[in-house]
Amino acid sequence: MSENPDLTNERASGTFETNAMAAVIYGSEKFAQRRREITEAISKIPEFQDSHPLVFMSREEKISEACRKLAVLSNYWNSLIDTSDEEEALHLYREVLGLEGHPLALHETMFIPSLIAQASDEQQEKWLGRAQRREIIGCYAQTEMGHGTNLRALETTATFDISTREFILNSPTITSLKWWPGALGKSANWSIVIANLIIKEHNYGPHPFMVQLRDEKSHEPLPGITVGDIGPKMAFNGADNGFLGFKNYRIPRENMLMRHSKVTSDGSYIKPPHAKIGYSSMVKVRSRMAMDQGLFLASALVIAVRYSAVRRQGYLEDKSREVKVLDYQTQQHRLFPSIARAYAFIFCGFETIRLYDQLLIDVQNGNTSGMADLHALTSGLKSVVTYQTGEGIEQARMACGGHGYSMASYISEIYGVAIGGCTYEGENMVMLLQLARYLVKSIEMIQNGKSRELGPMVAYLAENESEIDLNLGPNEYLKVFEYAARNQTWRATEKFQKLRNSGMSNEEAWNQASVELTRASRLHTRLYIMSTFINHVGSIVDQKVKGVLIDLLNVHVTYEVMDIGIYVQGLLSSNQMDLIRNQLYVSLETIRPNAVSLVDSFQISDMQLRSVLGRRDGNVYENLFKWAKSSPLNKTDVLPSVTQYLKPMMEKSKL
Ligand SMILES: CCCCC/C=C\C/C=C\C/C=C\C/C=C\C/C=C\C=C\C(=O)SCCNC(=O)CCNC(=O)[C@H](O)C(C)(C)COP(=O)(O)OP(=O)(O)OC[C@H]1O[C@@H](n2cnc3c(N)ncnc32)[C@H](O)[C@@H]1OP(=O)(O)O
Ligand SMILES: Cc1cc2nc3c(=O)[nH]c(=O)nc-3n(C[C@H](O)[C@H](O)[C@H](O)COP(=O)(O)OP(=O)(O)OC[C@H]3O[C@@H](n4cnc5c(N)ncnc54)[C@H](O)[C@@H]3O)c2cc1C
Repeated sequence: MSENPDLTNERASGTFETNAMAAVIYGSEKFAQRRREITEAISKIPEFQDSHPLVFMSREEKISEACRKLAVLSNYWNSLIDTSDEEEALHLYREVLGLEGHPLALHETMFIPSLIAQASDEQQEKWLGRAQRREIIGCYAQTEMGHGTNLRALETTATFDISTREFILNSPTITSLKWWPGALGKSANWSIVIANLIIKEHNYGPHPFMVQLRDEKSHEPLPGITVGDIGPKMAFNGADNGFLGFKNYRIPRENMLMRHSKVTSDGSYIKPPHAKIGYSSMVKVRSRMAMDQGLFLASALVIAVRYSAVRRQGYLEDKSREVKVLDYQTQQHRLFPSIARAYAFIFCGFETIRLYDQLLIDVQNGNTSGMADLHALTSGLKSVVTYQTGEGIEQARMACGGHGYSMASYISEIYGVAIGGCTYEGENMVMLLQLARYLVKSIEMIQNGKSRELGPMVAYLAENESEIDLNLGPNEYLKVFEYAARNQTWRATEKFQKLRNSGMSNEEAWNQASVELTRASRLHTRLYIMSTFINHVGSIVDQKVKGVLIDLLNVHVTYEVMDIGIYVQGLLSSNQMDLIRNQLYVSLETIRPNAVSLVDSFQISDMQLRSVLGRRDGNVYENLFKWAKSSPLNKTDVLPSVTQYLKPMMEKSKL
């Protein structure tokens, strides 16, 4: 069937090449091209297609379908991608397995990265190759039923037995059961387990251990291990998140991951070069999250924008034909700022992935000085990005009206998976408070006359306000954001200090200032996102692409400043606020002809999108009908439940 002419016209009105834009989004022409090649190659392999729509499958079927595809994938892995390239691997996974989770997701995202960052050379020799060849399947078991955020309260113990040179793992209580780890429930046969290291009754705190859970031949749990699935979740139901308990389960001394902390055979403990170095797997995932969440948001927007270009409802001036809903200003206001955010998040994602890769090298060379900065940055970024992604996806769903609520749109699934990110890798509020610690310390440095020692990301906290001329473009908006973040950070810090100076304990003062502190963290992070977006656009060479991204940037900066209006009341007059508001409306109109091309440029395939509404060809209605007819409820005209219950009930009512 040919393309819906409304979408054809939209594409014709685009002022730039989507391939050129994809090269900007994905960091290079080479990678953008590789993505297309991988997608094309996959489309020719019929076994990678869903055997029937995932939304009609039970959890068991989803997990089985994911395993089937993983087995097929193992035959093609080397021919489809450069296996040493993580981004290619991720693209392949997204295309073939989608976003509902699968038994190798944690193997790739946390198990292997933990071995790379935490295992000694000898340990890597023993396990890393096996993991990379997928001879074993691993997961990352840290969270417990009673403890997730507060790692220092974890209860699982690994007690060193000097006589046998083994660690004995125990889960002393019900609350100490590991709870939530992805792929633990049914798939993984090995795990990195975070447990308190106990030597001669001294607790050295949480450390990572390499633990075999299941027999490699029979896949049966090993004696001393209780393991299973935690049940259905809001989304992510293609993944078997699990529980795990230990009863006097022994592992060799060599199974504690010993790149940084070490236990010698006589039970001596060697400290790591940085107290939080064992947290690196979490930092790794957090550094990926702006990118991954940006892609979740992008997926929902591809669906909503394409659908809005084919959905006609109501009239503007011309009463002879209903308009595309994308022509309504309210629809544009609902969707276009999120397009800008999705672009911005992806640009930030590339930056934090690069920073993590550099930090990994530095740490391996003994330099841990960058850890605090990256921890603070990624803590704030994961929190803001996951929250705004959730908001943006929900707006995209509402922008699709009734059909958005149908699973045919697939937006609810994207939403469910994306908002999991507000919780995993550190609950958002808690992570905002981690960043706040860093901001408060920065203010204290300024107060102590050490402004010169501030890192580049917080140097603005020491600056004075300057006059704002909003006609000058994005950099002026950046100054507005700096003003807001600086003011709020000072206010929150001063509140905390005042409470503490009044005699309150440090902890209570912190708690009483914490809402204000999280607000400071959000503003600081939004400033980072804006400045990364501006810098990125500034570096683009292709003038057509750059022009459109400047338009998108204008949507971003005006929307963001309007959104934080309450924090800039002391800086901007109501006339200036009106001016910004009008600039936003003008920017929405300017971006309108490029809206479909901007979402096309994400180059997310129909296979990956799984959305009837978001189809590239825009043939929504006929496919919606086809999709509904394929519902298992439509296999028969009269359901057994009607025959068994409703008919007798109706018959009885007749008497
Ligand atoms: C590549 C292939 C991929 C394949 C997949 C493909 C497709 C699949 C499709 C979609 C999938 C999408 C996503 C992935 C799927 C699902 C989710 C996956 C996994 C989820 C995993 C998890 O959730 S693992 C568990 C995570 N848990 C947490 O994050 C716990 C949060 N808590 C903490 O981090 C800590 O407890 C804490 C930081 C809050 C406090 O720690 P504590 O030790 O108590 O610290 P203190 O309070 O004593 O001290 C704080 C000081 O320490 C500094 N600090 C803390 N952390 C760090 C750090 N990491 N680095 C440096 N410094 C750190 C902190 O700054 C304080 O310093 P000051 O004292 O100086 O202020
Ligand atoms: C989809 C998904 C996948 C997951 N995968 C894994 C995995 O593979 N491996 C793994 O180990 N774990 C995994 N987890 C667990 C996850 O990491 C934890 O759920 C997460 O870290 C939050 O911890 P919690 O559940 O203890 O929340 P809690 O800390 O109990 O949070 C509850 C509330 O308390 C508040 N709160 C807690 N502490 C503070 C504080 N100090 N100050 C202010 N407020 C506070 C929070 O803000 C929140 O509002 C996964 C979770 C999900 C949802």
